[in-house]
Amino acid sequence: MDRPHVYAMADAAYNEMMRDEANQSIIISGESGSGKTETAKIVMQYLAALGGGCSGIENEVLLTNFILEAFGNAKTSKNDNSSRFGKLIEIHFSTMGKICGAKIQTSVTNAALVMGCSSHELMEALSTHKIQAGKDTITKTLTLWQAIDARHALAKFIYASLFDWLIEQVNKSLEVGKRRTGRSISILDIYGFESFQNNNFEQFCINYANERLQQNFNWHLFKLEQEVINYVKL
Ligand SMILES: Nc1ncnc2c1ncn2[C@@H]1O[C@H](COP(=O)(O)OP(=O)(O)OP(=O)(O)O)[C@@H](O)[C@H]1O
Repeated sequence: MDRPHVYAMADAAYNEMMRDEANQSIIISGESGSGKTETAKIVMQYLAALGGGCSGIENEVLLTNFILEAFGNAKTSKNDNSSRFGKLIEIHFSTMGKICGAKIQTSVTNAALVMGCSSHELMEALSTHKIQAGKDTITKTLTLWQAIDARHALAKFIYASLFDWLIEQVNKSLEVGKRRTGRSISILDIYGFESFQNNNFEQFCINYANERLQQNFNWHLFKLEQEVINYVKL
């Protein structure tokens, strides 16, 4: 495709899925603020228009964007509505090409269930560090900054657990597991590359994920080009 257009890309994926009865993937990449999430929404709207039926599931799929953005986005210096999570949205189609379900997978941690401890235990866990030396356990008090770090880590853990729970509820309402048809289009929209004045582990993870995605893209592109060259030589 010489001049790619978001509708044309979505249309090609839909037609190839129907023609070849094969699952398709659309990967949206670019730096933070370049418009990945907006593009993903346009793709979803286009597919909803193509595959809308009487079940109304296509509207439910579109409405999940509001919930996910409310809990998973935040303002940064690059983007007022920046995704702080990566998502893979699988949209499943019936043999007639109608949307019959969807599934969302996010890349926020899947860990974590119950805390189940007293406030004293929590305070101790946030302000001390335990080291096992043979049979003995040595308890070391953390510095103020180490304790603040531990508190932030705990807050992130609780929020990630809430987010995971939310995704689980959304997926239950879009339930598709029982109705896999072998015809699906997956849209990948991850947090974009970012570089602030002060960067931390979050930026390291985000940028690493983007580098890996780009590497994958390059690999496929060059492999495809190599195949064309080999074909022409023949
Ligand atoms: N097609 C579009 N039409 C109108 N506005 C757009 C469009 N694409 C992007 N924008 C504007 O740019 C902003 C950033 O876009 P978006 O959130 O999609 O970026 P992103 O690449 O997903 O960023 P991040 O990696 O930080 O999540 C949007 O909030 C919107 O204001």
